[in-house]
Amino acid sequence: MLLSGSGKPQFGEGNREVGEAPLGRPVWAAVGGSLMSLCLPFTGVATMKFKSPPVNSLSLEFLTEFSISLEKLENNRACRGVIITSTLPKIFSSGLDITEMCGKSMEHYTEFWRAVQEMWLRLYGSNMVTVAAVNGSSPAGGCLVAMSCDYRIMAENPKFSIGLNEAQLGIVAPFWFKDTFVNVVGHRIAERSLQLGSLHPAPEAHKLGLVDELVPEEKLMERAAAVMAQWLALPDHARQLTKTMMRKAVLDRLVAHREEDIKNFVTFVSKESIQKSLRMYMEMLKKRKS
Ligand SMILES: CCCCC/C=C\C/C=C\CCC/C=C/C(=O)SCCNC(=O)CCNC(=O)[C@H](O)C(C)(C)COP(=O)(O)OP(=O)(O)OC[C@H]1O[C@@H](n2cnc3c(N)ncnc32)[C@H](O)[C@@H]1OP(=O)(O)O
Repeated sequence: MLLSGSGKPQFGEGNREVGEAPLGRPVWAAVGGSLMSLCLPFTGVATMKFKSPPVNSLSLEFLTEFSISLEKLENNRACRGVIITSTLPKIFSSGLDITEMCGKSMEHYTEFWRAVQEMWLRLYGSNMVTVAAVNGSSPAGGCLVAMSCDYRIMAENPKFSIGLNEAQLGIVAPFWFKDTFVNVVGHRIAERSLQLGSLHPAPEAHKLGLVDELVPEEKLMERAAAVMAQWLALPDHARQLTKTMMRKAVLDRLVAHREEDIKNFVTFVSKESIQKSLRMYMEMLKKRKS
């Protein structure tokens, strides 16, 4: 992430190419940030590829770049849809960066949580058609990203899993993660899956409706492009108004309670018992590796 003199992040500054389409509309031929690459060809469908090794954790920096990228695409009249995927093998996103929630100040937790909210408000509320091409595991915040898209296609590898596993970390998915989940899979499946902190292997995720379809990994992007074309065949205004109608209540709920939600997160995550759970979880991840 590059920062301007004013301290405001400037996405992709320096390697952004701005072109003019034949019809005179401005088009980004290619835009590269440090944590994700973004390409908008003349078809009007952008591809956003996460590239933050080792596991595409959603750090404050990543979330900021993500929100800025979405805003830029949203404001670009030439862009009608975005396919979101990962450049990393086996990982779509490992969810929120746990180190951002461990041993930091209240101010940091506040800034971090606001960035998580911002990313979700932009993605879930996007006017564009959003398709997640889930080419690897996608726990917690990674699952939220996928669920916030209009359509999810997952590589059919049973080693890849997806779900809101917060309970396994000793933390609680906030109400808007839960609302998004309920809107995708329904109340009963969400209730059971959330309480158990389940990570569903791809075939099970498909059975539950958490992902819309499974395809062989090598066909993922081809299928995502075909789905996108199908969704874009409809007039934008009708699709956008319908999307707003379906998602508005859930979006409005966070907007109305945004500061309270930040306060709850900061209070919750600052508790010594929660810090201990998060530290133990990180240690478990490291031990599992060795
Ligand atoms: C009623 C009151 C309610 C109040 C509620 C208020 C607020 C709510 C409060 C909190 C809400 C928080 C919501 C949280 C959402 C999240 O997203 S939490 C993150 C959840 N993510 C995970 O559990 C994934 C953990 N990671 C893995 O399972 C695996 O790493 C993997 C993604 C499957 C990849 O496996 P593999 O390829 O084998 O890689 P490694 O495990 O070896 O990992 C490589 C290194 O990356 C580190 N790492 C992995 N995930 C994360 C992460 N999410 N954050 C930070 N770092 C991560 C891992 O430790 C390795 O590091 P080293 O190389 O060992 O240094």
